[in-house]
Amino acid sequence: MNTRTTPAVSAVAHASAPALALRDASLRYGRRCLWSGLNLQVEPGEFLAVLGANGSGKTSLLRAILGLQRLDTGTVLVAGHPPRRGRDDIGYVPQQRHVDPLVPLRVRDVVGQGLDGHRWGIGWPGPGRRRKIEAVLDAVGATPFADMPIGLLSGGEQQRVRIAQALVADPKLLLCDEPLLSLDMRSQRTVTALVDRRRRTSDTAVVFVTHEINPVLPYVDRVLYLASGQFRVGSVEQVLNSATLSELYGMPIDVIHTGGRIVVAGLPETAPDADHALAAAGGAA
Ligand SMILES: Nc1ncnc2c1ncn2[C@@H]1O[C@H](COP(=O)(O)OP(=O)(O)OP(=O)(O)O)[C@@H](O)[C@H]1O
Repeated sequence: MNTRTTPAVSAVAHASAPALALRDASLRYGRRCLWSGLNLQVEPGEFLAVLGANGSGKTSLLRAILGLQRLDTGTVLVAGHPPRRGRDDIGYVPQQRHVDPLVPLRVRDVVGQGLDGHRWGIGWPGPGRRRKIEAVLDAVGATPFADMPIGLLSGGEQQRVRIAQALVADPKLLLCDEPLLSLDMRSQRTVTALVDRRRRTSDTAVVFVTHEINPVLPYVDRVLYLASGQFRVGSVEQVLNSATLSELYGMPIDVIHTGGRIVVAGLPETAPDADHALAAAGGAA
């Protein structure tokens, strides 16, 4: 029997592949273990919130998923493929940077970079390209300022443009690195609703790094919590409770669910000591 996988079979297999699969993944910087034994599968349309103190390895996890950071052990597959620069499977909203008001790029050019930013220069104009850009500008409500220089927009408007850039190539997986940082509550709601709409309409899986769970609470399917070189994955109730967080941090943490919000008291400001991380035998799901 011929056991080789034909291209057609392989395409079917990838069509039904999880949006993201991490197998036995670990990452160390020198002696410090950020996380190890990480097994995680994110399905199409799922919303995963990633939480943890400063320095716990959230951005490093996104960089590993993007293929920008080599894992020490394990594998990462995005829609059935190893991540690679130039693939359209992943949309990425990086942490906010200040954009100089003098930067001459128009909003529509910034969004267009999501289609061809990995190639040199701005792509050739064409009706297909233009249509995609117009559609995503409309979806995020950025059409009125599409011809303005990006640096003249407010923080919330810039964030919507970054999301448009990440979505324009129709990714299977959307990675967002603290997209709510320094946004007011109205902009937070706009940004989270945008992301939620896309995963509902297009089955885009979402990995959403945030320090604040409450703005995304209505949308979250599961939480990945990183701390002390360990992790927990599960529903909001399974992970965000006093017993689980106290165990993760090795100190008493109070988690109070009140009025549809979650209040966490006693968290350290930065990731706990690396020696604790080294001693940890890995996370538990
Ligand atoms: N290339 C690198 N080499 C060595 N250490 C690194 C490297 N990149 C990150 N680190 C360290 O790894 C730790 C995790 O960094 P990372 O940016 O992933 O954390 P984070 O959870 O995203 O933090 P924050 O919430 O502050 O954004 C930090 O202590 C950081 O200094």
